[in-house]
Amino acid sequence: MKKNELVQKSYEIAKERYAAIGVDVDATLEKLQKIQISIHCWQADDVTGFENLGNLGGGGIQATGNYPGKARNIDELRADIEKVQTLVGGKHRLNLHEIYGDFGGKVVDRDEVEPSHFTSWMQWAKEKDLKLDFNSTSFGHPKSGDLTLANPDKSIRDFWIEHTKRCRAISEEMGKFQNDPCIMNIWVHDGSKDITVNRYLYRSLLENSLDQIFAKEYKNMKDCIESKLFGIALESYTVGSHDFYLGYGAKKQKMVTLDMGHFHLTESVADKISSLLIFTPEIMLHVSRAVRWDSDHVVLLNDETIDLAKEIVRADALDKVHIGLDFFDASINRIGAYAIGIRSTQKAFLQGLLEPIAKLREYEANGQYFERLALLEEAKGLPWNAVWDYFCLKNNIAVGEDYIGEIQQYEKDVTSKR
Ligand SMILES: C[C@H](O)[C@H](O)[C@@H](O)C(=O)CO
Ligand SMILES: [Mn+2]
Repeated sequence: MKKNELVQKSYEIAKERYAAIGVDVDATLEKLQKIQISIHCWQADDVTGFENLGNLGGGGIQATGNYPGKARNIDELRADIEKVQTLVGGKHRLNLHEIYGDFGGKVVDRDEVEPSHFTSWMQWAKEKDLKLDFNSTSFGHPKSGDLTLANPDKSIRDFWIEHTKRCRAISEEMGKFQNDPCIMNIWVHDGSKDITVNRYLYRSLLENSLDQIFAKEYKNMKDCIESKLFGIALESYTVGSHDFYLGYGAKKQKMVTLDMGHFHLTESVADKISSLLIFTPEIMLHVSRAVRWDSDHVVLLNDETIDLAKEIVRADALDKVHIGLDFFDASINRIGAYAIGIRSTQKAFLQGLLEPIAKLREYEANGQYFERLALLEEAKGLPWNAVWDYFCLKNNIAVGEDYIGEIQQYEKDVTSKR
């Protein structure tokens, strides 16, 4: 039997198996098709960007590895993203950082950036049926240091306030152009390598800077603020901690970004979804994989990703949670990294959507906790993978491991020649 026929047949069997426990697989596939993933541009080039200021590195993050073939310019990055689009089903978004502007070879400092530096991105994204999201960039600049928006030096603080205000204006233009809100994330690395005796001061400065940044209301962009446990070389204190942004987000009704690498390793990010949804309007996610620490490894179909997806589906919050990715592995084929991470995220959401939730909730309401636990356990082994294969087939993309060959071919034809 040919692979396609096998996929079709397995799907029909899986559908019946799921129907028996009250799950409508066709409806599930329709929902999965609509889930947009905001693909982070920075996996393609190890967070280098196209500024002509000379990237200084630092700023709390670091890509490790030197696998050949990284994107060296805008054309190469766009070509790589176009390749990624052929390896995943559904329509997605592209998440740009400010340092990826089309600066035309000129030196444009971060307090000078304008929407015009992103015009070509907007046009290209429209052609490729992608929506754009955006990020201000605090790292890798002579004025980055250890403190940006929380710097006691007013001139440094004002520089970064101006940068972030400009990024919001760019996001507004993107949102207007694409007729869909552009989600703009603010993550600043501000912190301290060793013990500080000024925790309160820095946090009050950050609050004041954010208030200035958010003073202007926009209609076509949405703000989100991302916390972190610690950054590289800033291990003892992070100004923008989770408590800080949670408080700020709840008070000012801003979205909080949950990066799966930014918490203690045993802390459940999945558990945060329902609490945040009660106190903040929406949520931004950075789906990532922390190996022992915030290592930004490629997302896999592991318990953390599955639990997160299930919690979002259980809260009926697919329209309130924006799913972005955040990993940068420079040690393997970068297009392959994207394909694994996006496909694994989609698989996790598929598993969430296929959960026999009505039956599970019935058991719970009746106090039938053995039955609830048994069904949760049995559901893990249901033929979700047959449904996944069918999703790929329907989307005309590689089924199962077939995408490995496609990436090898792209490497042979394109990235190995860089
Ligand atoms: C490059 C991104 O802005 C960055 O990864 C940020 O989102 C982060 O998670 C920093 O650790
Ligand atoms: Mn992140």
